[in-house]
Amino acid sequence: MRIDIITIFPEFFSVLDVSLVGKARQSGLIDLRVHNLRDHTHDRHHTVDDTPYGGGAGMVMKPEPWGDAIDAILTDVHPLTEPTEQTDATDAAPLLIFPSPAGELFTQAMARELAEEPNLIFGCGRYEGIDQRVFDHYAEAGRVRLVSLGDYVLNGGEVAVMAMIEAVGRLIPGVVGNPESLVEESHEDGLLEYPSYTKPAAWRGLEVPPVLRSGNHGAVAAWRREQQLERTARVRPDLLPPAN
Ligand SMILES: N#Cc1c(N)n[nH]c1-c1ccc2c(Cl)cn(Cc3cccnc3)c2c1
Repeated sequence: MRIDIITIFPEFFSVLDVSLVGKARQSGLIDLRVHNLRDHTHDRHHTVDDTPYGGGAGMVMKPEPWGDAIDAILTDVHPLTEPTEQTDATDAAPLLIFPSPAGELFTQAMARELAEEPNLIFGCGRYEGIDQRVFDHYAEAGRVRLVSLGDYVLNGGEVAVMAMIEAVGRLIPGVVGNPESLVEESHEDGLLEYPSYTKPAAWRGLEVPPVLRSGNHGAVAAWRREQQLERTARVRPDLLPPAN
């Protein structure tokens, strides 16, 4: 998978040189490139924002630098070729993802969808947002998704993109050493995960639940399922499957 990130804070993503994503980059499983939006400006001050039409507080990100930056990536990902009978421009077009407070909620299901994409381009906006015409222009030619991490307010898209890249990257085959560990996770089966324990058997007067030391795998599985359902009902009843 190739991932391109456009941002005015490229240094923000230096952390992606380490940990699982860093190892995946070194092994070639993920080809991740970070682009400075200001490299696509042409004035002395590398201006990326301006005042909003219609008034209001704050500044809006200008469309021209975004257009130059995205076009440069699209050309690099797919040098000008005629769509073949196997694929047309839409099928092969990279998916453009823009974090936005107005976006669709990012979920594990969406992470699984994105992990199937060969090319992702993440656009990290700042200020009050990106000129709407950027989304409209590229939505005509390909696929654009505005995505939100949740119902709280961030100062820009970078934190959201970091989270999405981690959630998507770990689903790419080969990135996580033991793929089994991806199965029993919160939200993978729709429920929150069960509590985990390791040695010592007793710690500060707190014992590991005896069933986990019983060696009875069926009883352990049943206990873990019950813990998932109890925890989900208590903390996230919205995730519970509908009663049949
Ligand atoms: N994803 C997500 C997400 C989230 N969950 N909260 N805030 C954001 C988010 C994403 C993208 C931007 C861009 Cl571009 C500018 N801002 C600042 C802002 C804050 C409030 C209203 N308008 C703009 C962003 C906030």
